[in-house]
Amino acid sequence: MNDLDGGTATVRLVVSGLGAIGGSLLRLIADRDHGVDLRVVAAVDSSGAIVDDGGIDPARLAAHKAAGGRAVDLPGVTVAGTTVGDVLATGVRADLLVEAGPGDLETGGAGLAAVRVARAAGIPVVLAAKAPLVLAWDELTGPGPAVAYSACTGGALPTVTLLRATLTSARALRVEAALNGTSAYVLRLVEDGLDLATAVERAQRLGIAEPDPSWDLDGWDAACKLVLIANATLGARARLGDVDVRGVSGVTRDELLRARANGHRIVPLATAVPEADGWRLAVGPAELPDAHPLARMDPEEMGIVVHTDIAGRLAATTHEPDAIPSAAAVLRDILTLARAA
Ligand SMILES: NC(=O)C1=CN([C@@H]2O[C@H](COP(=O)(O)OP(=O)(O)OC[C@H]3O[C@@H](n4cnc5c(N)ncnc54)[C@H](O)[C@@H]3O)[C@@H](O)[C@H]2O)C=CC1
Ligand SMILES: N[C@@H](CC=O)C(=O)O
Repeated sequence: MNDLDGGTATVRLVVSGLGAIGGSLLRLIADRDHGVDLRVVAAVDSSGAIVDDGGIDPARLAAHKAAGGRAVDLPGVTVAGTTVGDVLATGVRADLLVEAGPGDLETGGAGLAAVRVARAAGIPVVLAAKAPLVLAWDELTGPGPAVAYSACTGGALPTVTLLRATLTSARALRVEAALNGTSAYVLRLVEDGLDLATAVERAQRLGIAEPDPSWDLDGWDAACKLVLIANATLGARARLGDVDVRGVSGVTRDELLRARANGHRIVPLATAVPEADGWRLAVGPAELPDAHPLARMDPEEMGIVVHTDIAGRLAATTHEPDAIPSAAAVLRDILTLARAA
């Protein structure tokens, strides 16, 4: 990293996963000057891997993907197998892997394999995919090339930054967060009278739903984020199995309206509460009074509230009507690693 090509630092990126996040990231790379030459030298989607040591035009690749194209059909690039391992085997010079493919919570799948092969080659990683980190927390936060994961802990919502800063002096008495944008959005559309399937389709169109939206609705996406936040900031060593997980699919419009009539709102809530021997972690729909910061949010917002012993109650929200803010979190990690190198 930080090759100096004619005075500008160059970061050679391998981007794995070219959907809502990968595509948005490519557009963000193309659209503005970051003070660093972010050069996409390889990209991987479900069709395979493509390589161009001189750099693949990110705007062209993003447009090709947005038009429904497969990476391997992009004219002028070399097709190099199907995995990040295949990419690196070509000898292409790479400084950083962005992993934005689908997750696999059983095995880690292609995402975890990609992260491992990159780190074994000395290459740092920026994750959008949560599964690799949830399954291999100790490994990926241990010795070796850096693994950055802002987008895995609530999109652009700076959950980890807020908690780390606050908990430098204070103790957390309770953390509450709406960490899954899709569930929050879907509940609000159902409250407005839409059926669940149509509401989910709308979330998919925005690009905020998981590749498999049952991950959102059944609570697994929020549970992954909660595990990562607890491990990163609360000194927990949690795994997914430690979280009491309930989804939102069973919440009916009647229940949503009844809560409204009582001056409440049903919110997909993630909580971390200290116990004698660690943290109790839970995810599920909860009824909050209208005055609560997480009940006041727009349908497209996510948020976090931390109640502390000496620093009062802190709250932050983020408005994420599409995948761009999460891609911006990925970009934030890329630039942070580039500037630190
Ligand atoms: N959409 C969002 O708002 C956010 C998504 N994420 C995470 O980012 C990841 C990607 O999400 P989206 O872009 O929404 O999904 P998506 O479904 O829009 O895109 C997934 C991409 O991965 C590619 N892919 C499939 N199998 C692959 C493989 N074996 N190797 C490499 N690429 C492969 C697909 O071709 C597609 O380009 C997921 O792990 C998700 O949890 C994280 C934060 C926010
Ligand atoms: N599917 C997630 C987006 C990625 O983290 C959500 O709806 O919040």
